[in-house]
Amino acid sequence: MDRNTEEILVDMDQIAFNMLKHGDGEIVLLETYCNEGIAIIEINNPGKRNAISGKMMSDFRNCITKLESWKQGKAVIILGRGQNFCSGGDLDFVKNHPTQKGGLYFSTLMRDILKRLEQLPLFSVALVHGATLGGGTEVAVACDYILVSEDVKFAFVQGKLGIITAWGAATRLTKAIGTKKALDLLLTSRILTAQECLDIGLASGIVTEENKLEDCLEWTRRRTRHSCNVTRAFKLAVSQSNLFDESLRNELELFLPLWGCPENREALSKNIKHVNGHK
Ligand SMILES: CC[C@@H](C(=O)O)C(=O)SCCNC(=O)CCNC(=O)[C@H](O)C(C)(C)COP(=O)(O)OP(=O)(O)OC[C@H]1O[C@@H](n2cnc3c(N)ncnc32)[C@H](O)[C@@H]1OP(=O)(O)O
Repeated sequence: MDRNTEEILVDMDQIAFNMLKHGDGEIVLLETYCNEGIAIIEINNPGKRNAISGKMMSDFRNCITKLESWKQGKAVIILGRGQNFCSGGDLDFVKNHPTQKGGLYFSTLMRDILKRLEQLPLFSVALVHGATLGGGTEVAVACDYILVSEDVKFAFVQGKLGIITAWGAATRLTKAIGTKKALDLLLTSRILTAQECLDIGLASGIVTEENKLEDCLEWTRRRTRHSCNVTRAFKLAVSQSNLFDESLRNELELFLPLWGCPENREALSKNIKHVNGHK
């Protein structure tokens, strides 16, 4: 990160606190399966197809903090309440924060949250379903695994909004599926079906729309059979073998000049619906 960017970064606690007043919705940690070593993070903002508001970023951070101190945990599943996983960052928030400083605060917080998610000794599974767009894809690719429901519509729509990925997805996607395929998805913003997610190597499996959570739990249980210590040590050994901080920093530097630029503002003013009516 260059010195200019570093200078305007403030304390992460302070950013999270400031975000609390922006928007509704919630991200909660469900403890239903904690006796099996499996926690669930649920994204819930029904009026906006589970878009992530500033307040929800703060909630998300609290969930990660709790998981960091959960010594019996083996896995965490992230899903959306209702039909959709997540339609991305809350566009109302985005439109009200067009300055680079606004973009930096918001993306720095999410980047920190997703980095901490990756660094957990628990392995993570994104159970993606329905609309999974923009920031929703960013959350998904930060997880160790992605399981897709039959009804998923998965797209990196950032380019259509005149920006690039804000929370580290270009770096993570490239690591997951390779340069050519990653670039293709980012440059076209095309909407992937469940089968396409699997074929391209993004998803590790397809679950049924009706029983997605049960299917996902079964899949996760097959990977939580070792002891807690072994599961956690494997997760840490694998995740620590890939240090790519420099690339993540570079991605942020490339993103910032685009935030709030004329093309971004014009795209935001059009209220684009990505799934229906995209040419
Ligand atoms: C800034 C971070 C950046 C990143 O890093 O990636 C982003 O995430 S930018 C956000 C990217 N996401 C979008 O651009 C989503 C745009 N919305 C759509 O494509 C569609 O709404 C949908 C998500 C495919 C859902 O379509 P449909 O089921 O037909 O419902 P509606 O279109 O009628 O939506 C219902 C309601 O929800 C509001 N909505 C949807 N997504 C968002 C969002 N991301 N932020 C804020 N609000 C959102 C939508 O405007 C409707 O509101 P009302 O009209 O008031 O009912």
